[in-house]
Amino acid sequence: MDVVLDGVNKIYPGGQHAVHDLRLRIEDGELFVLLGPSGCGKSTVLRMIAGLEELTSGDLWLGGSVANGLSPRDRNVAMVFQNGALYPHRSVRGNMMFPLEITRGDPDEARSKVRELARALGLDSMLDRLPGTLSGGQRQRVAMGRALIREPALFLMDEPLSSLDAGLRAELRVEIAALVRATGATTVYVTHDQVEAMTMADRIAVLREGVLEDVGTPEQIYHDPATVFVAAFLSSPPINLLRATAWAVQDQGVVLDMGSQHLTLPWDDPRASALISHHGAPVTIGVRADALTQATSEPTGQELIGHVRTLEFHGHEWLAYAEAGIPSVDPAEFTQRPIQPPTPVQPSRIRALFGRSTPEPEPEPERTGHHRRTDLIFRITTGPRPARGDDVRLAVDLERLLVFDSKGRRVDPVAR
Ligand SMILES: Nc1ncnc2c1ncn2[C@@H]1O[C@H](COP(=O)(O)OP(=O)(O)OP(=O)(O)O)[C@@H](O)[C@H]1O
Repeated sequence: MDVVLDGVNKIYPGGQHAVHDLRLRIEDGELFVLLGPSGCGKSTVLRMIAGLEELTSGDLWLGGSVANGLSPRDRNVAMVFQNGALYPHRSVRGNMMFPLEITRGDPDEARSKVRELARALGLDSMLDRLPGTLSGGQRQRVAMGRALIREPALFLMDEPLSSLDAGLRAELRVEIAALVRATGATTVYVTHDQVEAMTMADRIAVLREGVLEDVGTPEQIYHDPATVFVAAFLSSPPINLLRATAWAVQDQGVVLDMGSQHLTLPWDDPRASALISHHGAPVTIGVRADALTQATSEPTGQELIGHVRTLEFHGHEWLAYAEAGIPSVDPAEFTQRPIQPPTPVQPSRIRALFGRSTPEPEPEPERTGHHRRTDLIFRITTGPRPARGDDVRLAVDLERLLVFDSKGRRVDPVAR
């Protein structure tokens, strides 16, 4: 069953605008993850799809028909919550059988279905046990079994693994993904855990403050994120977010001026042409730790210089933290809503840098953030390792440089 949310808003009675004009299409059979920090509106979206919460405006389509007014039981959906509540006095078998008893199907058929599903969930040896004697992970499997037994067309899961420890979560997420894919049911899975989202999803929608920031496959939203927030949210180690001003310079390209350091995007780079309209404006540069490598060859001018402050051993790699004197950007500064008031810019800056005149820049919006200077994080997997206190030259993989505008949106179009 496909699910379409068309301009959906949810305003709670207290006035909390939890979901803003959400437009999403979830394909039939897809494992679709709603990802975002606590309070971003994920559960609200899920509950509206389930019919547990009314839409304030907009339309919900299920399997090609408008379902706004449809009662939960007429939607052919099953839901699993964080603590899938089980009937404590019924065995595992009794719990899983329960939905079939309500529909009064053939008991023999029901029993064989329970056995089959219990095998798939690794519960076949515990069918006669009571929930109180099971581990948290086993209880969640039973809750899933109970939801899946009715063979719903749409399976909704709200942080089903969040109460489990890390090891069990990693194990169960693989099993859940395999199981729901095998059933062919469309699945909408809510989590705030980016690893869970990346490893399980066919596609991910990233929500923040009730606004859809981005939607795409895990690779798309990782390599080609639409906003600073998405780039930062999906990055481990944290992505380097550097504050710069873009200057279009005739014979060179677009210079990304970070104060004491700069990088240049040549004119044949598609991002350079997208940046012309940002001439003189603040931009945010996103560089992941693995897009920086210690340079050993002759300087190319496309490097950043840093002073190594700390090294961390992570088993398969080292992470180094280097002071580079570049103001960093906090992704929390950007929201996709309020408009920042403009303040004038000093054109003298470009003249000081390049000693030439250029077109008048557009007014620079006020920078709301503080001017933190944190370290550049870079990854070392092979080759010589710098020592603490060393000065390093870091070659920047310009292909992987992400450039965001003053509202935190990518300056170049994302491919979807
Ligand atoms: N019944 C309610 N009445 C009023 N406000 C609510 C209600 N339920 C949720 N909200 C508010 O709506 C916003 C979104 O909540 P929601 O539970 O959908 O977020 P979430 O992303 O699922 O968060 P979490 O991961 O913490 O569960 C929050 O600000 C929350 O306080």
